[in-house]
Amino acid sequence: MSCFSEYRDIVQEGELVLLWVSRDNIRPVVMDHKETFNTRYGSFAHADIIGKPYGSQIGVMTKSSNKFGFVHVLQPTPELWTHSLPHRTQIVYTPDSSYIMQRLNCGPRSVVIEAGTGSGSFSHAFARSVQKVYSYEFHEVRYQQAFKEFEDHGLLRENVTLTHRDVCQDGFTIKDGDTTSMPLQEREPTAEIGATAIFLDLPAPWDAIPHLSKVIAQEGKVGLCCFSPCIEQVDKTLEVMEKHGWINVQMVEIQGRRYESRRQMVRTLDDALNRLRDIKRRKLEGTERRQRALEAVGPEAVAEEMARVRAVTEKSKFNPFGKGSRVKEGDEHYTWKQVTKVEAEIKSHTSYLTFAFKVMDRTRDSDKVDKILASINGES
Ligand SMILES: C[S@@+](CC[C@H](N)C(=O)[O-])C[C@H]1O[C@@H](n2cnc3c(N)ncnc32)[C@H](O)[C@@H]1O
Repeated sequence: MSCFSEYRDIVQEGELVLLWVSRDNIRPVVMDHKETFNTRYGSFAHADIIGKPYGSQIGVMTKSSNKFGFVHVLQPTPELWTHSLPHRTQIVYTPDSSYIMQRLNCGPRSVVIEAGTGSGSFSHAFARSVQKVYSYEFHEVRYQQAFKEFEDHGLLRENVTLTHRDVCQDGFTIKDGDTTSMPLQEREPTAEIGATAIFLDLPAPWDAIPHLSKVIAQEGKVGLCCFSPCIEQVDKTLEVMEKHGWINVQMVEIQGRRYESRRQMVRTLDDALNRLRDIKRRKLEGTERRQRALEAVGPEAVAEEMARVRAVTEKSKFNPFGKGSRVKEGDEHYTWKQVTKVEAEIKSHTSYLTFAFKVMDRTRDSDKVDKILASINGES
């Protein structure tokens, strides 16, 4: 089974794990008891990780600073892989891939065509969720790198077929003699694909679209999504989609943002005025007290008294504009309003997503329709 779909408890020798150093630094590492994983927070011997449950925090004492450094050991998932994979190309990030899969109705019975493979980010996400993925890449080195990676991750054994192909020129049909991971016996005479969903991340999807009718499912509704960074590409794609019978066309752009939601104390003008009055009063009281004490007991006793008063006022008096004792967010003695803060943009390619659908067999199966209507109306 693929290390991305099989649940594992304990880290074993030879397994691919993801070491979480920080949110922006997740590193794929294959466990080898002779190796060490070096970070600026310390050196982690693989031998100390092997045998630990996935999810464990692994700590080491750094020699120089005598402090503990930590990493977490995680089982690979497509989402974490997208964060940590070696980039060979631009990739599709999770905000896009999850949305696309949902729009294309991807599920355990879907058969997906994906071109090009690129860095395999989306291939891993598809592979976990669908029955079968046919992925195509025309760049030879990238094809070989993806082949090795998919093989190491168990994807080729499980449900991914990778083919070295220029899909714009030669389409998607897989034949004997092609450079592909598909076993020979499955290629004769030409492999039946029957795709129910297609994802094209190519510079010229309009050249690939005319080849699709040969490889899509003949029954049911087939979904297509083209991922293009420029609106001019979208325009050309739309023209070809229309010409080749793709309907229900919609263009979407994902703008991923992370929102932090929290409560903020409501501060009124009265608060500000009271604060100013308080400062003035305390200044006056302080001056008078210091004067009295100085006259009565001398400067040392004054300093002692001042320190005592400062401690009491700092701890007990709340200043809504800054210093003073801490107030817990939501404290019912104060008024709060809900606010959101937009954080820095999260990783998302922000290409245009053009969706379209096609139904090859449009004949109406009256019996089937009657049965569905009867079941909706509660008739037996
Ligand atoms: C942006 S990358 C795809 C990234 C991929 N979706 C991912 O998430 O990692 C585009 C890939 O398409 C490949 N490509 C471009 N034109 C192609 C064609 N006509 N046939 C097959 N692959 C092609 C490129 O070599 C490149 O690797």
